[in-house]
Amino acid sequence: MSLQLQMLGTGSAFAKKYFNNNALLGDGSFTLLIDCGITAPLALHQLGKTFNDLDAVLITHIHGDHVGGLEELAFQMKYAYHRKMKLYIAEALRDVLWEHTLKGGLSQPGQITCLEDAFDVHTLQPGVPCRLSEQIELELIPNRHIPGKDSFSLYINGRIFYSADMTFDPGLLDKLVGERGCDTILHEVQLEGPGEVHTTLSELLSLPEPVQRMIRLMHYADNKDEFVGKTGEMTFLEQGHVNTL
Ligand SMILES: Nc1ccn([C@@H]2O[C@@H]3COP(=O)(O)O[C@H]3[C@H]2O)c(=O)n1
Ligand SMILES: [Zn+2]
Ligand SMILES: [Zn+2]
Repeated sequence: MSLQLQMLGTGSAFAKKYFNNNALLGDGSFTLLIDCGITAPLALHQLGKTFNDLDAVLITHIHGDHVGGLEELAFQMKYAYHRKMKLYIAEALRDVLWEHTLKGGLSQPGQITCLEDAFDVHTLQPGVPCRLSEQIELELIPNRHIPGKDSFSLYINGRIFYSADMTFDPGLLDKLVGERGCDTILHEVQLEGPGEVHTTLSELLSLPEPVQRMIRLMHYADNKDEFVGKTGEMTFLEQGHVNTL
């Protein structure tokens, strides 16, 4: 069974040529938005789609390039489409998302006073697979991104790893490929400089070639074209293209 992946954007948080690294994952009758950053409303519009075309949104962690478009999404759903969007979110991020990100803009006494007033909230527990649609099952995997802040990667249908933002974790990739049947890795990349809170290209180039062949790179900087041909066996995901996974 194949899925369709269309990146709304493939850029890093500071990219200007590319939209935020947000993705549409579809199975033909269900479409999930993975992360909804600052640029998501415009990126979606440029693909000729609206929020009403989506069935659900999932958040990996609390950074503007992953949650900055949620206020507009919630308002559009309420006032333009008159329904609530399903929101899949780790239990650990639920209160943080409301209290520290959305409450200021979304709250209206008597109308919107909590996250559930704005979204149809479904909390996820890491390590517990959740069926989102007939053909999409997804598990959160805690990762290391910003010390002291919760952040999650995704494992989809027992074979597709979506890193979201994370520092290099070769042990996790080795385990997923060696023990859990992973055949596709959608991985963020920081093309230059020390990783600090991201995974660098040079770190990914240290992986065995068979693993590199599974990797599609995303969340990259504006000078990505300078690195075409310098990514070993790995290839870049392109913004807007529909990929069959
Ligand atoms: N400790 C940190 C925290 C943040 N950052 C930068 O800010 C961006 C926030 O979104 P991101 O996509 O996680 O990438 C982060 C870094 O570029 C960083 O470089 N170091
Ligand atoms: Zn990011
Ligand atoms: Zn981040």
